[in-house]
Amino acid sequence: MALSEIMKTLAVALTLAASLHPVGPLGELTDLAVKRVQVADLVAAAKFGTTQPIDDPAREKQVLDGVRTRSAELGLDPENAARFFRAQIEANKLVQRGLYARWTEHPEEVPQHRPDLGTEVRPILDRLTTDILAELKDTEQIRRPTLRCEVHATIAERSAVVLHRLDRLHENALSEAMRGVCF
Ligand SMILES: C=C(O[C@@H]1C=C(C(=O)O)C=C[C@H]1O)C(=O)O
Repeated sequence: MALSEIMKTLAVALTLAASLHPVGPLGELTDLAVKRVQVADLVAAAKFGTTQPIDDPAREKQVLDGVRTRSAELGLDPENAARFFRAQIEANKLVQRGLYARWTEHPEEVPQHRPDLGTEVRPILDRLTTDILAELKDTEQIRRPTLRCEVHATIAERSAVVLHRLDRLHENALSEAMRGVCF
């Protein structure tokens, strides 16, 4: 069996044992990345059928500037934190694009309710930013670019996919989001 297969099997077994959270020291951070790609469904629902584009560079700059400022206050490397959030943003847009394609092809799947981006959806993302920054701080030591970190990242990611029953779109987005976790 290939190493990746063994790790997937191990992740599934550990998830069943833990049952609640993705496994290991990167479990919480991975959980937050999952939440962020799931909120992308609300973002897409807020924008689809309106003139609001998927890409909003001004909002991205606002998110990343905030991350740099607050990570410096926390004693995190600002550029590293910004790089992690850049991946979160790309993952979010990947889900939005996937849902747009799905909903264009199957209009009956378009959500009935259109949440308000500014007052309902972005505040959720802002709260996640705070939680993710705190978790980046808590996991600073484990997130060095080592094999140990890569193994923990794989285990947490695979267990999150099982635990949250992610479809292929959100699984791919999570993988994008976790790309640079071991800095
Ligand atoms: C989530 C949004 O869509 C995109 C993704 C962003 C993000 O992940 O933070 C920010 C701006 C947009 O480019 C949004 O418009 O708020």
